[in-house]
Amino acid sequence: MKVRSSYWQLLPYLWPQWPLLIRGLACILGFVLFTLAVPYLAGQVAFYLGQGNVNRIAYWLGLATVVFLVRGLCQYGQNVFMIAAALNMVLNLRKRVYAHLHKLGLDYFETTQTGDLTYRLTEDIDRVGEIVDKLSHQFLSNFLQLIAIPIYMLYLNWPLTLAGLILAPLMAWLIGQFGQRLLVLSRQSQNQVSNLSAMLTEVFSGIRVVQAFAAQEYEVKRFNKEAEINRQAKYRALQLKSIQFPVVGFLEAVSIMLLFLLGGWQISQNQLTAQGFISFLAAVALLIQPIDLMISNYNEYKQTEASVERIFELMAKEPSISEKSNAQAMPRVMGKVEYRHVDFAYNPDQPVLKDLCLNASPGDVIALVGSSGAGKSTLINLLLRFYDPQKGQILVDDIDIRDVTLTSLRHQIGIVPQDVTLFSGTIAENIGYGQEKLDISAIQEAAKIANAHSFITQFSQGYHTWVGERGVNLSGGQRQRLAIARAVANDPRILILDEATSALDSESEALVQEALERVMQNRTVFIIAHRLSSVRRADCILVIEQGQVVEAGTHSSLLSQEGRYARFYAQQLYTDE
Ligand SMILES: Nc1ncnc2c1ncn2[C@@H]1O[C@H](COP(=O)(O)OP(=O)(O)OP(=O)(O)O)[C@@H](O)[C@H]1O
Repeated sequence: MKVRSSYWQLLPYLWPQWPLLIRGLACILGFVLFTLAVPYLAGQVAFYLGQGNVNRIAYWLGLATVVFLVRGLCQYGQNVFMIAAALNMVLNLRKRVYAHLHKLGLDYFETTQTGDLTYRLTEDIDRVGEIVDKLSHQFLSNFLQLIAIPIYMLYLNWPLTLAGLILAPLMAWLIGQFGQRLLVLSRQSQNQVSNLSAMLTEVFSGIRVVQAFAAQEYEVKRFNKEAEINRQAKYRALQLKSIQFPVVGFLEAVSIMLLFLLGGWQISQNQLTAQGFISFLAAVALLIQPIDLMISNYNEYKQTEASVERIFELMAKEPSISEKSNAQAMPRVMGKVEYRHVDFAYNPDQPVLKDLCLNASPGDVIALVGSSGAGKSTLINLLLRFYDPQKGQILVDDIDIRDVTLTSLRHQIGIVPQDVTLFSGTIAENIGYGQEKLDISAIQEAAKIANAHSFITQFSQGYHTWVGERGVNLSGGQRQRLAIARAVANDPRILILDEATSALDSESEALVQEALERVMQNRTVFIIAHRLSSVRRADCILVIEQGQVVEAGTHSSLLSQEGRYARFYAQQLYTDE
């Protein structure tokens, strides 16, 4: 969805900073007022210089020193207060965007590149912070100076002022045109950098595949190509800025030459004194810096507009799964699960589950078997409410899962996924993942059930051993046992086992199997089964084909039916031999 670009969207994040903004504003006003005193002081010094009156010169220079000191203090104040306000705003924005992303469903993350999200949350938000800081102190202060100084100049000598400002509308128009073009180039450049970041995240997280396929050179070439496109996009923006400054600088020079011409004529006509002209020129000199800063601020403002758009594009995404306003926390369940005539499709024209019915009593072990793509994982995705069915209902302990809060539902369900993800942190933190305060005894208990306690305690730092990136290397079996411990750390009544397809050595396999047998006791268990051993002991085997339960029963009853399951079983036995 395209979001209308607007800095106004930042206001709700900026206004809570009003105490800092007011202090900053007071300092800006002070800075501008004391800046205005400078041309007046220059005029006085010039006057007494003409008379050679050293005492008066010293008096006015003394006053000027005080003015510069106070002006410097105000400048310091405007910087620190506005920087603090901008950084607080960035922090709020970053927290809100991150929390918002966590409200979005799995469907969003499955279609979005991680690197792109990371870039928006870091670089784009930082850019917005920088421009808000600049706009709040530099822009406001410069803007006030650009209003106040010409007013003072008009008071000093209006014909000279008009002559000096005659080219100002042309300059403003040119700056506006450059700004629009910069916005377009920045959009391209920011999207380009985001693509680069997305590509890097993908490559580094898949580095095993890259190396296994000896594809380093291929990846380097792909990177070089993207980096070159990135350079071109950046170069076009910088080239545009390089044209802008000489053009505007030339117009500034023409304006100043016009002043000299008119000033010289006024002096020749005795309408202006040399002291008056020096005072006027001091005011003009004060204008140059704010004009230049305003131009570069405006350029950055337009460039950063692309980042603001990219951030609020994320905030505009609606979660596909939402809680009802009156959703209650699900009480601790017994573990009864029922699917009632469930229809589901990821894409409207490709039905995945069709009129699916299923009943599991507390403590049942249900094995889901079927060919690849039959819909086994989808069935589980619906129980966790990663997606909602288009038709039908799913009930846990006779409560429709759409009537309860997502957190309370997901806390009732433990998962042992096929691929184990360990986060950077200690073993204890990984087992107790998501717990704000770790319950060490519960974590140890879970690790014992999962056959993980003994290998964990062999590490010199035990449960405090660091795992994840830059942590200790764990074997496939050890990782699986940690995953099993994590799944049962909350003691859930419902457990989902997505059996790992990759083979473990027989000792590891036995330890994992033993752990699984233990954690399955007194829980309702759904096994996405790949191994015959787990299928055989299931209370009910559901054979899923094209989104429907085509056979259901125990191992022996299904074998005697001599249907699809019997064929599937025979095929597996044959493959295993
Ligand atoms: N996020 C998704 N978006 C669109 N289609 C999807 C998505 N996930 C799965 N599918 C499709 O839904 C169908 C069922 O997939 P599902 O993963 O549930 O099958 P499965 O039985 O678990 O397969 P496998 O045993 O290979 O894991 C497949 O056709 C698959 O391509």
